Amino acid sequence: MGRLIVIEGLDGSGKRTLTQALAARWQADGRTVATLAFPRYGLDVHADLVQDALYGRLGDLSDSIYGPAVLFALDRRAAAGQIRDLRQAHDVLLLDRYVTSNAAYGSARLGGPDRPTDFPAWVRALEIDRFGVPAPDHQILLATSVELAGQRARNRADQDQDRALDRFEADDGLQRRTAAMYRRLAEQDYLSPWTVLTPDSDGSFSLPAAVVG
Ligand SMILES: Cc1cn([C@H]2C[C@H](O)[C@@H](COP(=O)(O)O)O2)c(=O)[nH]c1=O
Repeated sequence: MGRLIVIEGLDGSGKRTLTQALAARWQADGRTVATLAFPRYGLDVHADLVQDALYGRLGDLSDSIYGPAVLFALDRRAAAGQIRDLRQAHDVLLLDRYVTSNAAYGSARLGGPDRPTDFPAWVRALEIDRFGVPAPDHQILLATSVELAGQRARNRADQDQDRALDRFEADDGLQRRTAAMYRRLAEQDYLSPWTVLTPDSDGSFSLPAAVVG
């Protein structure tokens, strides 16, 4: 069964670029790689509903913390069979966002690491234990600065109206608490061992042996 590797981080942290670089590196080594990104907009009704909520089209749902988290979780529940199949057929399955996104953003909305809650444990119980979503083997946190990630997300929003900032992205305080929450979850080995990557001065990432394998 192939390794399930997850890339996590803020919007604009470089997840998509690193996904492509890692996939190319493994393929050059002769390994087969599949990739998936969450939320699966356009593919899963729960993902589309949560997008509606994040752009203010579902009334007071976006005021809730648990409501959107349940929708994100249902998107992964619906993908669990596909994840198992892709792991059977490939050496590596690389995911752009996964269960820890839910734990990090929800906890940040509840106040971040300064106000610890059982939200990460609730996410784990819902997604892994109750929904049977496969646990990752390894997670990578892209610890790009909040300023640089925010700048990239704003540049994308200016260039492409389909990538306008959602409610989470438009909230600088939330982004800051989410970054801190990600670090805390990585320190705690939430769901798996973690590798925390900080970008080089040009914004790119070197690929350490723990990740490349
Ligand atoms: C996948 C996922 C994303 N999110 C957040 C991260 C982003 O701010 C927002 C939408 O994700 P995206 O910007 O990667 O499309 O939702 C969660 O809160 N929980 C999740 O499970």
